[in-house]
Amino acid sequence: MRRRGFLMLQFQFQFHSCSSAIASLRSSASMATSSAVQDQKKVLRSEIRKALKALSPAQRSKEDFEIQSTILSSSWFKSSHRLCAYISCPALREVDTSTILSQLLTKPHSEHQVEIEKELYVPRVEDKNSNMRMFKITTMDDLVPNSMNILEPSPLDDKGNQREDPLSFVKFLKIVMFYYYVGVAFDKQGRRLGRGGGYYDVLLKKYQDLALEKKWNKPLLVALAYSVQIKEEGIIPVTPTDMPIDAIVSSDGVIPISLLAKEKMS
Ligand SMILES: Nc1nc2c(c(=O)[nH]1)N(C=O)[C@@H](CNc1ccc(C(=O)N[C@@H](CCC(=O)O)C(=O)O)cc1)CN2
Ligand SMILES: Nc1ncnc2c1ncn2[C@@H]1O[C@H](COP(=O)(O)OP(=O)(O)OP(=O)(O)O)[C@@H](O)[C@H]1O
Repeated sequence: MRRRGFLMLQFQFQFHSCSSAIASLRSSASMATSSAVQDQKKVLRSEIRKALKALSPAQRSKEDFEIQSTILSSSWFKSSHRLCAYISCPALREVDTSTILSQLLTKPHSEHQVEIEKELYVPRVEDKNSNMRMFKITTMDDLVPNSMNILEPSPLDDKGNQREDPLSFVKFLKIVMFYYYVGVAFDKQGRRLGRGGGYYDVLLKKYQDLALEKKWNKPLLVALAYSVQIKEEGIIPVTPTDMPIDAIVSSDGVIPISLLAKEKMS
């Protein structure tokens, strides 16, 4: 998977080192290819949206329950101190994360306490240029609905202090973290189709560059998927900026994809 991304980037590099005439010819060919890929992505997004709408409520809750139970009972979840997760949006038919979130936000000393107290970071869209940040929250009251009716944290907490942002928080990055990752479709080779905003791809690229420079651990990128969102190989179109996932959790269990996931999750 990593090799695929690397080779594609390498190809782009060779491409830009050509003479300007050839480069400009190739550049228009590349734009045509990339717009064809964007069109293919749109077609697949709308196909999956239909399949998700067709899922019966009973099937959806069965898969929601199984996915969350798999995560909550796993050793890799129990031993991780810091996590990023999405706040599921029912209207978008996203795999429910409410049970995981309520466990993560349960205060210590209660009888439902998770084994290790964990820190939870959730996304907030900053602007229309694909910029998104993760902010630490400690209670669901930290969340407010945005213009798309997705719950997200306000940048300041109730005392007016800036919330913790993992990208500017060194301690956080030194510890392996799990990213519960939203997407429209996934495959068992690690390809992921997002909603088309580029938010996750941009954030994860920023993180990856920083982690490489500072020799920080790479987080495990774990996608939560209904069965209809897992496609066979060759269906999901990808571009060089698409960040591959490490693992999928579906109602059938965990599918570790990358070496890192095989080490940590098998
Ligand atoms: N729960 C959740 N939180 C999230 C995301 C997400 O996908 N789910 N995001 C992940 O990026 C960011 C918000 N970005 C979003 C981008 C598009 C849509 C959306 O409603 N898309 C419609 C299609 C709109 C169109 O094509 O015009 C859809 O998918 O049906 C929602 C969130 C940050 N927080
Ligand atoms: N690292 C990046 N730097 C700059 N632009 C990027 C980057 N990653 C993605 N983009 C741009 O964002 C736009 C949306 O990309 P794409 O359709 O792959 O989003 P997506 O993966 O579906 O969305 P998301 O990442 O939010 O789940 C494209 O124009 C793409 O070129």
